[in-house]
Amino acid sequence: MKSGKLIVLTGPSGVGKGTLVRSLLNRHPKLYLSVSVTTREPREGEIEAQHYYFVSRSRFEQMVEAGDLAEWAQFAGNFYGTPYFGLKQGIGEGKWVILEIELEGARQIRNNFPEALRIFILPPSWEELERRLRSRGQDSETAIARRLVRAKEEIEAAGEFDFQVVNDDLEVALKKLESILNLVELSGN
Ligand SMILES: Nc1nc2c(ncn2[C@@H]2O[C@H](COP(=O)(O)OP(=O)(O)O)[C@@H](O)[C@H]2O)c(=O)[nH]1
Ligand SMILES: Nc1ncnc2c1ncn2[C@@H]1O[C@H](COP(=O)(O)OP(=O)(O)O)[C@@H](O)[C@H]1O
Repeated sequence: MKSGKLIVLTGPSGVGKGTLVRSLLNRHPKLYLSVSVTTREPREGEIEAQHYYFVSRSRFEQMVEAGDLAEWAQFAGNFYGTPYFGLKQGIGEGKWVILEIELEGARQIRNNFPEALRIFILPPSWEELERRLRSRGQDSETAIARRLVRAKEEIEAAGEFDFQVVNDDLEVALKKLESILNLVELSGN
């Protein structure tokens, strides 16, 4: 595990983590996204093995029992976890592996992989976070309400992370992430 870099990206639901990660992956072939397993239903347009491995509750429990997950947590009524096989594959390819995960999982990674670099993404304001969460138009009001309760707890824990990045202007946030990750040279900018 020491041969590659492990990068944890955490932040409230709707802050733009997925958007930032997609842009980073497009720009930097050195980066590899760990695909999580989840018991959540797929959203429209989500693709198996690309966005998540969508599994049943019993399959998820089997994976926990078998020790297949590097971390896992419950979030807004569903289970999410990082399979070891993704970490191994990314590191084996000599890549820097990104985990886009919530707070409890990030804490487990801190304990199990203290060398991991941990970054917290903040919204420019609470109102803007709520606006983004709704504008995605993919979640029920119940799911949005659950995400907002969690968002408050997560934002309060932002100080536990090595870096905090505000995702106001997307391009500015990307540049900040690239500089934290020392990717400026690789991007050719
Ligand atoms: N602990 C943990 N959290 C995860 C994992 N995969 C995704 N998450 C987090 O679970 C939360 C909910 O994800 P999702 O349902 O896709 O909603 P979204 O973040 O609002 O798009 C987000 O904070 C994700 O970062 C994982 O493998 N482990
Ligand atoms: N910097 C930004 N400015 C405005 N809207 C943004 C920004 N970053 C992301 N968004 C929008 O906010 C919504 C939530 O983004 P998403 O990447 O799905 O968040 P997360 O993965 O953190 O839940 C999406 O509609 C996305 O297009």
